[in-house]
Amino acid sequence: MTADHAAHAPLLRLLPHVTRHRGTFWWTLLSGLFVQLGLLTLGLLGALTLSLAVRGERAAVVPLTAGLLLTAVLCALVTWRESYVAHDLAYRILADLRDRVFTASRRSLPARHRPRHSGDLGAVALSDVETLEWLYAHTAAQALVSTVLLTVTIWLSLLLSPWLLLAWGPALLVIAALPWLTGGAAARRGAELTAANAALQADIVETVAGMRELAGAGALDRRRTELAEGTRALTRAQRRIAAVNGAETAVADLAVAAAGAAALGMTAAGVAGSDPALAPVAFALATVALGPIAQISALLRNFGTLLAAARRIDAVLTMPPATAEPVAPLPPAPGPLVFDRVTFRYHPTGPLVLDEVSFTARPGEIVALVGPSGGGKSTCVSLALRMWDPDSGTITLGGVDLSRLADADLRAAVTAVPQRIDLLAGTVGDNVRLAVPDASPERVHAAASAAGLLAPASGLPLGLDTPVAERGTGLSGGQRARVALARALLVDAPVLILDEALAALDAHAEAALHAVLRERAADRITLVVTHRASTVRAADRVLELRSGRLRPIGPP
Ligand SMILES: Nc1ncnc2c1ncn2[C@@H]1O[C@H](COP(=O)(O)OP(=O)(O)OP(=O)(O)O)[C@@H](O)[C@H]1O
Repeated sequence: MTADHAAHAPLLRLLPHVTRHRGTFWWTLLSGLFVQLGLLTLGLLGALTLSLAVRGERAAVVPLTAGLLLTAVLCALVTWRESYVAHDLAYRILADLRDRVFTASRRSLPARHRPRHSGDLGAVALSDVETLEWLYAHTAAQALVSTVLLTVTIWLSLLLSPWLLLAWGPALLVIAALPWLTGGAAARRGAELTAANAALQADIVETVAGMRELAGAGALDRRRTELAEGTRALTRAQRRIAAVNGAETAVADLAVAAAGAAALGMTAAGVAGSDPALAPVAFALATVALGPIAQISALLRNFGTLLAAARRIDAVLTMPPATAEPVAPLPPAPGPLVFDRVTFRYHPTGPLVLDEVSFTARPGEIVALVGPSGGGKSTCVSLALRMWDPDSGTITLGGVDLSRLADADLRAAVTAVPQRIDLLAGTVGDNVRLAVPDASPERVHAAASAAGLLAPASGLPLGLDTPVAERGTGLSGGQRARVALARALLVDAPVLILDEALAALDAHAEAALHAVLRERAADRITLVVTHRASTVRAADRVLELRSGRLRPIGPP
């Protein structure tokens, strides 16, 4: 593969998306062809009518004028249709692409050692995918149509006078050469523009998400200045692109005008060997013939931005998944959760986070995982949820390696209440039902009640109908913990993991939840990560993780 081919590979890889919408593509192609042929006919008919009027052949002018009007109406209709199908095609493909970007990010998130900014990912799914609208709605079909039209105009020119090619040939060369002359600069400017746009979007998303923290730290003004600088960087990049594009457009327009003038002059002076009265026809032919090439040239002008967007999309689509789905999944089996000499690092050259960690948690047991901050407790939870696979060692449930369980079976078998709870906008009920949307109202009520959500002490008089703003804003830390707990209890999985889930509750609520956990622990494995002595006392067994090494410290 040549370096050039490799550089353009992301764009080429995105082109086959058209093939899934072959029908719409052919319609786009056909209607584009009709539009261009209609415009050519319109130009030539107009010029011919003018020539005949100059000659005084009134009898032919009337039907030609009627034909001109009819062609104009048809042209308008076909142009409307072409615009509709071209955009229909483009937006269908963009919807597919967004879906693929979402699936790819879902498979590879959470990032283990290549954290990707969520705002940046948003820019890929929104702006970069949107940029490709140009590729799909205006490039592939238009390039084919332009080639057909160029052939037709060359043939017509030859019919009129072979000398005409001399009039517009040089202009054709200039317009065709423009994208190759400015291609390198356009690619650089396009990459600059895409990067500036993505950086600004990422910063805006982070600013909105961290507004409270920024305001609390008195850093809002500084942030505003940074955002203003990001906007200026984006404007600079846009200005540079506009300068290159503007210069190219001016040169292309000049070349078209020069070709038209040359054709007009040659025919009027009789140099082209044809009737001087046909000079307007020659003019129309020369300018219309260059139209398609000018369009392709304009398309190539956007090539830099297209390529930059395609590269960013390609990078997301080709991200390796964090964990691979098993080719031949095994059925889940009841039994203990076993960590066997599990070793893990977040980065291949980073510190060892888990060092040969081995333990067994049996059904019916409540096991407390304790230890100093950064000891590796949450990492154990992530591995039990199979967000990543261990570097060495195995994790099994009921004797089946977690990597052999289908994703849906694993989600049904292991559920966790995470340390950081983000709820989705909606109601408390929507959030509780998140993992089991078709759960019966009785089950939802029972889970919510067990998590203490319906008790007056929860401070939620509207219960499950309490509105929740995005990310759980509007609920206290304790209320969010109860919602997350109710959600986990509703799943009713054989393994329930609570990662500091009770830390936000008061002592009374915590004691009530210990009773619930004990009641539900009879046939399930309950693993509680905690710093609280009261939670440790409620466990059957305590394990301590310190600097990635596990030490059983027996019953509390
Ligand atoms: N995504 C990540 N990328 C790189 N390092 C990470 C990542 N997540 C955690 N770590 C590191 O791994 C180590 C263990 O972190 P972990 O969150 O498992 O500790 P913990 O015992 O749960 O701590 P805490 O009690 O404070 O929650 C820490 O040194 C932490 O900085």
